Amino acid sequence: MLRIRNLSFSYRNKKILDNVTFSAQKGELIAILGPNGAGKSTLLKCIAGILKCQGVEIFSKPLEQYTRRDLARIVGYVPQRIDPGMLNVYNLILLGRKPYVSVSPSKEDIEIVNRVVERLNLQHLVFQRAKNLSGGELQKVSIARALVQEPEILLLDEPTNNLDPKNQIEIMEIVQDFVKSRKMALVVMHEINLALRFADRFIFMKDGKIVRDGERSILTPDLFWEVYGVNGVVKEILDTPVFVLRGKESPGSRENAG
Ligand SMILES: Nc1ncnc2c1ncn2[C@@H]1O[C@H](COP(=O)(O)OP(=O)(O)OP(=O)(O)O)[C@@H](O)[C@H]1O
Repeated sequence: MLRIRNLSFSYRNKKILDNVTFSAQKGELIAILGPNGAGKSTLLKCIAGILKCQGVEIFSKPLEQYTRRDLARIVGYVPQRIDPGMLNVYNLILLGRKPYVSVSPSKEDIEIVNRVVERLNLQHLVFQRAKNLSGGELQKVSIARALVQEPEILLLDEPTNNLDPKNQIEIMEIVQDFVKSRKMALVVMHEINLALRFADRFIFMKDGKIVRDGERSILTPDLFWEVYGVNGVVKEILDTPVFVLRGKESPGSRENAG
């Protein structure tokens, strides 16, 4: 579905992505993790077609061969922040149908928007000015706008940032639901515990490179040390895998790490 091959990207001669290679399939919810500045957002922007890069293929077709409109029907991108402008919530979400609308929204466009509004419990907000929403509400609206695009791939950049725990879970459940309908999501995130709970696969980046890619078993003390320079470990607590941050000192002995 998505194939990234030897993707490199530079900002004014500064290499930000360095030979990134991975593939992803339908049904995968992939967490992209790593320290600040690792290149995670840049990677999403390349896949979303916002930054011009070579090495991204979707459904075996190079990204640069898609028109903007066609790409928007396949890839939904939720940035860290959106500028809501002066629109009300309903019209902001309706913007997501733009790749399908020729003159004015059809009955089907309206039905799709209404369905997503209901699914995300946004009914009470639809007539509000989007700029007056709380951070969590605006984040949901931004996700709704991407969902009404009916994309195959959802790219989310730190969608749970600044959200309270209940909203964090709600947002990740929405993404999980999306993936269950034979779609795929790449989610840039810093909350390791949320990733442990929701992701099927973990891609860790550092200095523009993928340093590890795999299932939960890759989240070892060595990995936390290598990627973040912290002493951390995943423990089962009440049948739930939990990331425990022990400090900044090296994990040192095996005993200390376990
Ligand atoms: N428009 C830009 N011009 C120049 N450099 C940029 C630009 N955008 C990002 N960078 C640089 O690219 C590097 C990677 O940034 P990016 O936002 O992709 O990292 P990230 O892993 O998403 O970080 P964070 O977790 O802090 O959001 C950083 O060093 C950043 O300063």
